[in-house]
Amino acid sequence: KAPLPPGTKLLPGPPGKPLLGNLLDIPPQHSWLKFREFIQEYGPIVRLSIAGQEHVIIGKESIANDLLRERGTIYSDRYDAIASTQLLCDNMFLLFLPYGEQWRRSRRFMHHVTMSPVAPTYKPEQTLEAVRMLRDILRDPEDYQIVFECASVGIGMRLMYGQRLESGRDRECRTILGIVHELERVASPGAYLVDIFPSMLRIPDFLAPWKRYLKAQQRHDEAFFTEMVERTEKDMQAGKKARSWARTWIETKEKWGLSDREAIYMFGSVFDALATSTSSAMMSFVLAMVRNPEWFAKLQAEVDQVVGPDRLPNFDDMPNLPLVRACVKETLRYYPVTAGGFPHKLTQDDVYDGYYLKAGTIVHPVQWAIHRDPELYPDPDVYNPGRWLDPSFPTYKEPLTVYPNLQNYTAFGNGRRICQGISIAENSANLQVALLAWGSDIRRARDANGTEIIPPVYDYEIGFNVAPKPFKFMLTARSEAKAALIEQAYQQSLKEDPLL
Ligand code: HEM
Repeated sequence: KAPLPPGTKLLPGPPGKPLLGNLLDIPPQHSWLKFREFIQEYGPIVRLSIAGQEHVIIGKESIANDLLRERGTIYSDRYDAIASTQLLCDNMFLLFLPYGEQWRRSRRFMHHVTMSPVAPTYKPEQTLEAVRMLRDILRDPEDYQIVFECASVGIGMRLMYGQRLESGRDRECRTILGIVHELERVASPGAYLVDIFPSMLRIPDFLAPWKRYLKAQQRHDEAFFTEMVERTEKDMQAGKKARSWARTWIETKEKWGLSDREAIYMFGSVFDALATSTSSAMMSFVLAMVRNPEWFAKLQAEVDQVVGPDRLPNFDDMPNLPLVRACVKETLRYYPVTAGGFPHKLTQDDVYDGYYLKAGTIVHPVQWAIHRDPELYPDPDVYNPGRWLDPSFPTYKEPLTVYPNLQNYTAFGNGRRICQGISIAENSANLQVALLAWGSDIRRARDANGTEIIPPVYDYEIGFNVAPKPFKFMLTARSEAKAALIEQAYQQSLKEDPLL
């Protein structure tokens, strides 16, 4: 082993075994729970070595920002997990692209269509989908997962391709969700040995069914992403007027320097990024309300007071609904969607606080741990939206017409690769939460003996973009009058829908 540069030391971390390092210390599922334990034991920045690969896990927001944001020139690369980045995505997936030209070109286009001055112009589309969500969940609360997925995927199809999703059971919705879940499975640590032993890539295809499978899946995904852009093109040729990001790209291709394939994959990757993220956050919100009914009662009281009984809440109400925004933010703190954090790769040797970090180190801003740092979040294991609204907490910020909000929030990553959908996700989640509080009662279900069922605090799906496993609760309209207003708003939204 090369000696450390003079005056530097290695980060603390659990001792490893010969060759395997810490491989066996890390559970294949929900690794962030273990990472938090390491951080509690060794401090806010911890070194792990997994089969010769250096990893650093971070459990403090200020450290994540010092490295990933302030030293962004060297902390913005991604690592090459062979099964997912190379074989399943053919090195084309935006979220996994190396910090280089193709990433820069894609990011520039995405900035143009998602940056904060443009994001508010999507409110009409987000309102249509949010009203439909409320109407559908009241009709079929047991179908809540499909209903939230329909809202997320529905917004994605509108914004990206100018297409309307009829139902959460439609082919487009199930296909994109299938693609996301398969990507999560393939990218999970330990799913494919080739990620640990890269020389396996040299095994010829005819001897490696796993390689043939991943390549076939890649062709399937690319065909779907291509079909979606072709649909936009056909609509344009047929004289349809609907705006969309694909249309913007088609009309101004020469400005962006993206090849057709790069653009198709860019849209496909973003479709992937938005298909499950907001819906996972909404499922976590309902779980938090079922577990903490006192907060749902306070939320209803705020919305009732600001909006009154005679109309549905809308975006103009948001400055007056700080608790709605606080519940969204607290939900993403307590149940971060990307709980393990999206890893960045360091491209040059670096020294931080006297500690040596080697080029090639994979850096994990572990949201589960960062969001439970007791210095920034006292009583971190308590779900308390009040921490964003009460001046005695370190997270309080005025004015409450603006804060809390999700801009630059660690739930969306850090630095140059920070999520480009923050404003879009923020608007969707805020409005959906306000509508649920205004129009529905969410209560605990009861078992056969009449005892309330309290779902477990953390029984989540596997993957890196995680939602709670199905849980039981009751959801009903708050009154017949409100149910009628919601149906009316829905019928009106059908009349106003530019895609109908
Ligand atoms: C609650 C909803 C969402 C959450 C929690 C979330 C979270 C994240 C996280 C943690 C990252 C990685 C950041 C990093 O590497 O530091 C990311 C990247 C990204 N997200 Fe989101 N996201 C959400 C919604 C969306 C939406 C609606 C869009 C669509 C516009 C979107 C588009 C992207 C893109 C394009 C990237 C890639 C960044 C890159 O690699 O350069 N996300 N998101």
